[in-house]
This record gives sequence, structure tokens and C-alpha cells, in this order.
Amino acid sequence: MPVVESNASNSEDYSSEGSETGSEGSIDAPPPPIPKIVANWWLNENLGSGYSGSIFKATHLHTHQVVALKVQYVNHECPTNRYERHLYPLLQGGVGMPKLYAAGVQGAWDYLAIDLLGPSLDSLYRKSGRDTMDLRTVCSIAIQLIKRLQFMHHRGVLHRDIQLGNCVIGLPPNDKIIYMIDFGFSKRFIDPYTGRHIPDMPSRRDDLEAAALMFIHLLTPRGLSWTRNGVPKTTDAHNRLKAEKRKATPEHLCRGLPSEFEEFLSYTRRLAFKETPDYDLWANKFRELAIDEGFKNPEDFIWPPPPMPAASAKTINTPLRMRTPAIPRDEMADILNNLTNLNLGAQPILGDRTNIQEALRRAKEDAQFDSTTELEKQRTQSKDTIVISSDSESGPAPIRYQAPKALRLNQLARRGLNATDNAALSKLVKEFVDVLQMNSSRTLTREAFTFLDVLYKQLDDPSVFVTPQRHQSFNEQVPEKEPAHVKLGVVARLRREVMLVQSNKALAALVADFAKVTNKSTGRTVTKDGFAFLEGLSERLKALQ
Ligand SMILES: Nc1ncnc2c1ncn2[C@@H]1O[C@H](COP(=O)(O)OP(=O)(O)OP(=O)(O)O)[C@@H](O)[C@H]1O
Repeated sequence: MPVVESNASNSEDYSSEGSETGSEGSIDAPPPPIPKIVANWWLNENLGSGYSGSIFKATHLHTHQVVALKVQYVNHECPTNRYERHLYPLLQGGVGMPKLYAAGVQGAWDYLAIDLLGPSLDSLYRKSGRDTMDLRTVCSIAIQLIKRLQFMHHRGVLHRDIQLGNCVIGLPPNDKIIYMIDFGFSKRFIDPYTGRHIPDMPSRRDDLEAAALMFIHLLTPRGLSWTRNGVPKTTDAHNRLKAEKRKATPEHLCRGLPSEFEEFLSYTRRLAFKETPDYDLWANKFRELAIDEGFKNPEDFIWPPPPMPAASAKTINTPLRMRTPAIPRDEMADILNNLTNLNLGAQPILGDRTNIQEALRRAKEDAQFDSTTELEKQRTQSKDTIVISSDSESGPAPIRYQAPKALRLNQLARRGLNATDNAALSKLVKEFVDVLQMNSSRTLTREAFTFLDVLYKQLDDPSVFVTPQRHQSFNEQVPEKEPAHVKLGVVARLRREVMLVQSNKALAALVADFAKVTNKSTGRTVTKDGFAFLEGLSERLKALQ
């Protein structure tokens, strides 16, 4: 069936707009009751009603095709169907974009026949009675929504009404896919005649900012404050709400959440009016976040969330903002037991069960790096492997556990603190490069900055005892964004200089520059030059014994 067709002999095709004026009623007259049949579509149950119209499940009288029919009174003051029928054709063919089967006006009724879909995210969330949505679900929403916006923007259309009620899931078997609906406020932002961005209107960054706030809302117990009391009813209330929104910094809104959410919101706010957002980068970041948390197929929206394997349940099902770093006593005993059995190859082994003091010291160090839950997480990770062996030769075969990126970076930082010569540091830098290349995002995360900070301090003045903290100095630099070419220039210079320096102190200065410039760059991604710099650093450390 063609994407858009006129499907009724007694209705007017969507392209024949002139006939709208000939319809029943005047602007002020109240709408007549909606008939049982509109343009050969038999209306079944009502699926939802918005300000400007109603949506019905409808069956075609002759073909028996079942669709969602969006019906609107032609004289409605907000004639969104009239706009939507021109936007749907621009969006056909994209994943998560409802198909438009027919559109037109019959009598007093302006209709659109589109794919019949499932419930909205808003209704799923409300019906679940939960305080927050789980991280896995929010990551899947984030990945899908960013991709939907990428598609729409690529077709030159802004959504302009991003909210939970306008994201619906498909009907089985498409119930893992999120669809965008309600293009009543959508607009073209590219002028079809000039091919240029239309000035003085919202732009792509606004859609993305709304999406970022939606993700944060879902992870905030009871939601973001300004969404709690509904639409403000007085001017005062409206102004209060606007002020509240203005005051809400990304840092404040995202306290206690994985850093990706704060970084994404800040990113959307830093985008220039006409700038094309880096959709792939952010979809990947949310994919990796989910994978780092132990989830498989993070892109699929699965509702209700499947039960987590026992090992990950503590980190995932606990509302994020309520997480406490403390570990219950009996769990700590288990962790210590595992620690005593860790076989870390050439690294100092924690020893047998008699060496409890050493195990305790290391467990405390792990806790300082905020990796106390990582021992749990590693069971579900996919990249690196740590062998946890039994303590007796005749015991069961070694269990292979997978170590996530964050855990490995924290381990590297801890080993950095204990390194006493350049050869050891050189090896650590080499491993650091390997860990960064573990997955596609190649981003400097908090843990990566922590490692660089330890490295810097060891090179700059190894006599000073370093107490690692989660927020390290590089990470706390106020990230003023610099144009990409500035960053590229600096890193290319660092890459050349690292081969020439003659002292650890000079290397420390280069490490500091590298961390700073990457921290200021969009996405904090390590470029080719960045990796060449790190590899050169590892080589130079070997040479400067
Ligand atoms: N294709 C569809 N299949 C199933 N249900 C749908 C479909 N489209 C919309 N709905 C349901 O109808 C509700 C209203 O839809 P929609 O937002 O498109 O209408 P609207 O009149 O533009 O609403 P509003 O005035 O709130 O913007 C949705 O929240 C959803 O629950």
C-alpha cells in the first residue's frame, strides 16, 4: 500500500485543502458529535484525546486495515492535523516513525490514518507506580530518542514537543521500539528553497535539551520539580516555574546520577544555534553506560524491566539517587574473601587468607575509588577477564569474571600510586591505552582522569603522598569549550614534544596539558593524536629510566 493514499470515495484527499472551508459549522459553533464512520474508517475505541482532537482505533470498511485515526474538528482553533499531514510525508521510512496511510477532510472532520501503536512512556511510567525508572530503561529510551531526533533532524524537521506522552511503544512484535508521535508543533528548520537554516526559531539543540531533561526526570524520584504541579495556572506561578528552570544547573539536576546525564545536558546547552549535534557520540555513550552497568542489548526498550541477575541487582534496581557507597558487613566479608583469592598475574598478590590486613587495606583503597560495587558488576561485563581461583588446588575450576572499564581504570590508578619506577609507569600507561580502546567511545571518563592525575603527581613529585579522590583536579577544571582545531593543534604538539623531553617533571607538564585540553573538548574523546601521545609517553618513560 502506498504510504499516503486517499482512501475514500466520499472524502477529500489530503492534498485538496480548499474543501476544508466548505465543511459544516462556523468557527464559533461547537463541534458536532464525532460520527461512527469517517471517510470509510469505522471508529472503534477511543485511544486518547488531546487538546485538539481524539484518536481512535479504526478499521477500514473495505480493506479491514486497522489503524489509529486522529480525528479533529475542522474549525478547531489549533488545527494540528492540518500541519501534521504535511509533516508525516517528510518522515516516512524512518525507524520509530509512524506510517501515514491516509489523510483528508470529510465533512467537519479532519483525519489522519496512521500506524496503530501501543501505550506512551508517560502512561507506562505512571501505571508502574514507580518513583523512578531504572537506569537500563532510561538508557534504552535515551539511545532510541537520540536516534529518532537524528532521523527527524536529518529530514529537516524539529519535533518541538518532546515529552513522555509523545513517545509510544509499538504493538508486539515492535514493542521494544519507541515511536515518536504528535507532530502538531513540528516545524521544518531548513528552508526548502534556500536549503538554509531558518533563523529566529528553535533549533536542534532545543529538541535535544528537552530529551536530556526527560531522561533526568525519569531518574529523579517523583520527577523534576517543575513537572510535579502540572501546567502553572497564574502568571506568578508561571514566572516562578521559569525562574526555577533557569536556576537548575546540570550539576544540580544530575546530582547522584551517572555523569553521562549531566554531560549530555551541558552539551545540549553548549550547542550553537545551527550546530549539528553529534547524535552518534551520545547514543554510544548511553549504550556504553548501560553495558558498563552490566546490561545486554541496551537499545531494546523492555517493559517492565526484566529482573536483574542477583550480582547486578544492588546497583541497578536501587534508585540511583538513593545509592549509598557503604557495603553491608556480610557482603564485605564476601568481597574480602574474593579479594584474597584474586589472581592478578604479575601484580602483587593479595596473599592467602591469613593476609587479612593487606586485603583490608586494598579493599579500603577500592572503596576510596568508589568501586566498591564493582566486584559485583564485573560478573556481567564483557571485555577484560580476571581469574578468581579457588584457594585449594583440588578446589573447583577458576571462575572467569569480566572486568568493566571503570574498574580497570581504578585498578590502574591504584597501581599508579604504588609504582616506584618509570618502567612500571610506562607499563601502566600502555595498559591505560588498551583500556581506553576497549570500546568505541574512547572517552576520558572520571576514572580515566583519576589515573592521569595519579600519573601526573607521580611524575611531578613522587615524594608527595597522593590520596586519590573521586573528583580529581583535572576533572574539576571548569570546562570552557574550545574550538576543535585548538584541541587538535595542542594534542598534535604534545605528541611531538613527548618524544623529546628529558625529565619526569616535563612529562608531568605534558600529561597535565593533555588532560586539560581533552577535558575542555566536546565529548572528552581521545583522538588519534591523543593515543599517539599516550603511546609516546609510555615509550619515553621506558627510555627515561
Ligand atoms: N498511533 C497511535 N496509536 C495508538 N495510540 C495513539 C497513537 N497516537 C496517539 N495515541 C494515543 O493518543 C494520545 C493523544 O495523541 P496525540 O498526542 O497525537 O494527540 P494530540 O491531540 O495532538 O494530543 P495533545 O493535545 O496532547 O498534543 C497519545 O498520548 C496516545 O496515548
